[in-house]
Amino acid sequence: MENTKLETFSNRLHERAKGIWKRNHTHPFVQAIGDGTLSEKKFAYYLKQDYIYLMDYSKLFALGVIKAHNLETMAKFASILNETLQVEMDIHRHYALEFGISSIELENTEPTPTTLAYTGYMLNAAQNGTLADLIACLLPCAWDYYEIGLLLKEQNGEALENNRYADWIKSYSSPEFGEAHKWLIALLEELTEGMPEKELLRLEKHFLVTSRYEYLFWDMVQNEQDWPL
Ligand SMILES: Cc1ncc(CN)c(N)n1
Repeated sequence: MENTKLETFSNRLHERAKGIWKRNHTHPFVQAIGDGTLSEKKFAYYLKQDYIYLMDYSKLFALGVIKAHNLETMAKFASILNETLQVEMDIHRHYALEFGISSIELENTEPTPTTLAYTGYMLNAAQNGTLADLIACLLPCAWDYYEIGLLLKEQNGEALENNRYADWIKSYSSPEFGEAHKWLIALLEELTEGMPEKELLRLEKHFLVTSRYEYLFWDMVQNEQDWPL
């Protein structure tokens, strides 16, 4: 039966978003990270926009601490917040150093229209919504990056040894990185148990919107988007 894959809410979300995720996975920018052909200029542009994106994305985990219903959940959100600031953003700092970009320069990057719209959407939905709204917004970021990491690792195998972006791929495909989205999925399943369809649809919308923003972000870095003068 067509619906057998839809037995959990996260499967339903994954199913709804699979078209746009496929476009993320096959995006020229993503594929060029995978085969190492991406230019330094484009990767540097990505590093800067992604750094300030991650600063706002981290705030969602801080909001998760505030909106959590028990100590264990608070502690886990705090731990993912710390991992993002100290581990994930450290990959960016390392590459930036290699490319001659200082941490201050990274941090002072001006957001482009897409970065601003994406983080603004998530922060607004998370601040004004429930814990489930917050998770629905950030889940594609954690989940789809893990899928991209695994895919690029599998597609490029031993060639990764000569790929300057191998550390990026290794870190996003690591079990440690994958752990966060698995925990978020389990929590979302718990929170959506018995939830009316109207509310599930609102969460689905957040998930689809941020999945589409993931695509727009890849497109933005590919085209080195800027504000009109
Ligand atoms: C735009 C974006 N989305 C998701 C991730 C993975 N945290 C990221 N680094 N950047």
